[in-house]
Amino acid sequence: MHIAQIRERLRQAGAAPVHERHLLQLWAQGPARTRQRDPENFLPRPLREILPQLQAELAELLTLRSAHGSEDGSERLLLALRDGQMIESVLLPREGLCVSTQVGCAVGCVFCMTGRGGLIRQLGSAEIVAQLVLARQRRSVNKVVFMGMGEPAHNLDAVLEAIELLGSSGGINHKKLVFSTVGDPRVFERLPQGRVKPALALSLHSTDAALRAQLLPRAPRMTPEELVACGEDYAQRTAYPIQYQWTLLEGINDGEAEFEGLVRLLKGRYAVLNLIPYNAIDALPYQRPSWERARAMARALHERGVLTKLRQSAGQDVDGGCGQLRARAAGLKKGGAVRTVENGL
Ligand SMILES: C[S@@+](CC[C@H](N)C(=O)[O-])C[C@H]1O[C@@H](n2cnc3c(N)ncnc32)[C@H](O)[C@@H]1O
Ligand code: SF4
Repeated sequence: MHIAQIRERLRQAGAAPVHERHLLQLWAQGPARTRQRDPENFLPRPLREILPQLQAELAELLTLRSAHGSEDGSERLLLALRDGQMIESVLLPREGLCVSTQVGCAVGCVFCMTGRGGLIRQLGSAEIVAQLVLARQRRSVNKVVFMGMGEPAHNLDAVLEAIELLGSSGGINHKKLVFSTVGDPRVFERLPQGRVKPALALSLHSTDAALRAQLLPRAPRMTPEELVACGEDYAQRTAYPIQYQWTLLEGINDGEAEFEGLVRLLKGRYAVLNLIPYNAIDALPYQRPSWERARAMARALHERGVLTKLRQSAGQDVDGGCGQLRARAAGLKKGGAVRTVENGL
């Protein structure tokens, strides 16, 4: 289901813009954060009559299958969609939420569990917002990162529709909506046009175009230089720094050549580089470098003029890693310890 379809049903039942705004806010933020209105005096009768059915349909968009709390305060949720497909959301420490945008993903990054099975289906914009609705029933949320299962650029209309709603009726500050992508020309064209302009995270992972193409086999063929040029342009336009995501893979993208490549590309940019040690996935041959090595790399980059953050691992005690809960539930993956990191990946 898409938000445009919800709006259409409301309008057909006589909703004026003020009614539409109120009802969407009630859905996205819940009654506790929405101004109390007496439906009898506020909503036209035909609208009141369709509401129970519509509300039931919205409530059925997602069902909580299981919740996996972690010592650090994050909580990973396995959610079933109406057709039985499953996705993951992660409640993050400090009122954050990581949402999925697709079931599966076509990009096929070699280190990502979600990418291993290809794209299964797109999420509707209402299914994206429903993840926030469900999360808010468990705790307060004031930041939403699009870093769960799926590539937002491959479901762009639905993701932008959800972002528009979250940044208006959903009550989330625009800079606390983080669109995470491998980079796609359509993203750089469409994001600046939106009324709600989210913060942007670009999953870079390598400054070497050939290596990046191996690691992210079906990402659009933008070179690292092109990505950084487009990222810088968006950062300047929105007056908000770009985040570059770098999943650290031992012996692959943690060496001297990448270090110099990062200095060359990112020094002096309006950007933050997030180094995120790889989360181990059973059956994949990759390793994360030692924490000491990762910290030394972050420090050295910082000294060379690249604002760098090493993301502290979190949720180590729960079954984590993007797409791994779903894979386990769907019987796609054998048991075994897995790890997760702070930003819900
Ligand atoms: C799951 S993706 C979703 C958003 C978008 N598709 C992207 O790639 O930016 C979010 C981030 O998770 C990272 N990621 C995926 N698998 C990972 C793993 N096993 N360990 C660490 N980071 C991982 C990706 O590199 C990406 O930066
Ligand atoms: S890291 Fe992102 S783009 Fe790559 S396969 Fe996973 S979800 Fe898709």
